[in-house]
Amino acid sequence: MIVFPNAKINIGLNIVEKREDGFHNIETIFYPIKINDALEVIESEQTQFFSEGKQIPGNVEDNICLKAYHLLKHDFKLPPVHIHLLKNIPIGAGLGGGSSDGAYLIKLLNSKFNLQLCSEKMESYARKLGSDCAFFIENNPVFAVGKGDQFIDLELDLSKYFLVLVKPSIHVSTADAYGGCKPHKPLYSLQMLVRNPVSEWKNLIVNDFEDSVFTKYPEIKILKESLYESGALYVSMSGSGSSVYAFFSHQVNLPLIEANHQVFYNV
Ligand SMILES: C[C@@](CO)(OP(=O)(O)O)[C@H](O)COP(=O)(O)OP(=O)(O)OC[C@H]1O[C@@H](n2ccc(N)nc2=O)[C@H](O)[C@@H]1O
Ligand SMILES: Nc1ncnc2c1ncn2[C@@H]1O[C@H](COP(=O)(O)OP(=O)(O)O)[C@@H](O)[C@H]1O
Repeated sequence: MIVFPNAKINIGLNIVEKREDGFHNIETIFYPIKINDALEVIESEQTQFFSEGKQIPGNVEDNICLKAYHLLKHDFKLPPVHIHLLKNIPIGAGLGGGSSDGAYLIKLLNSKFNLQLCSEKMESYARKLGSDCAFFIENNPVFAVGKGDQFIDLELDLSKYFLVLVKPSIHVSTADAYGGCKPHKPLYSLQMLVRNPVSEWKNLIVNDFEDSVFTKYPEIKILKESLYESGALYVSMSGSGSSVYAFFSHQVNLPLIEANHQVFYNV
């Protein structure tokens, strides 16, 4: 069985307060995009993880795919499996690629071994793997609160815009990015602002990670400015960075940006 875990972008990201457990309460909109990995599970003699494509930092045993398998194996009688991952989603980019692999593995095991888990139950397993993992179970646009793991439904269809994703060759650690932020109550309601046309979002829908990440990596700020100069209606860093996305009203080609960064068109 093979599935295709997708990436997400964050539209707005307010870091509201630090919690007693060390995490932060946030408000953000998760929006799925069309950049995908491929993930396959085959029954085998012993459990092993293999990956190709982009190099994943860290030890194989720490891969979120193995963690997801062992999480379910603890509660269900699962046979040993080979897990194959073709890694295409940029890593450390604020695109949630690892979280998506974890969530899609839960969904795959649920279908393949007929575990009969409902979405809510799968979300509660996914929350144990990471804060933004649960979003990928239903994978619909949502307004997220708490650690980014509690959802309020949202009607949001941005398919009429041309969405471009740019990935600079910078890896930002999520834990470091949270460490550098100053939590504060948001000025405006993100849930209300997002109802306006995309052309009215500039300077109102903000990502609170930008201040500290742009100070450390000024080239990401320059990239954001150059996307506005190319005619984008709205540009933002996604999550804790380093990727930056831009909504255009029409199809574009960005050869100057492509010269320095990986560019994904029409995601
Ligand atoms: C920032 C966001 C925005 O969507 O995404 P990315 O940029 O990583 O894609 C998420 O909050 C990332 O969620 P996720 O990547 O699942 O984080 P986790 O593995 O749970 O936590 C990694 C580390 O980030 C910090 N953390 C994470 C979530 C949160 N609400 N508060 C935190 O302070 C903690 O220091 C934690 O040790
Ligand atoms: N399947 C996976 N794909 C990507 N990263 C993974 C995976 N499993 C574990 N990781 C670890 O998670 C870290 C964050 O990865 P990723 O989810 O791509 O970034 P982000 O949190 O910026 O969205 C990586 O640096 C890597 O050490």
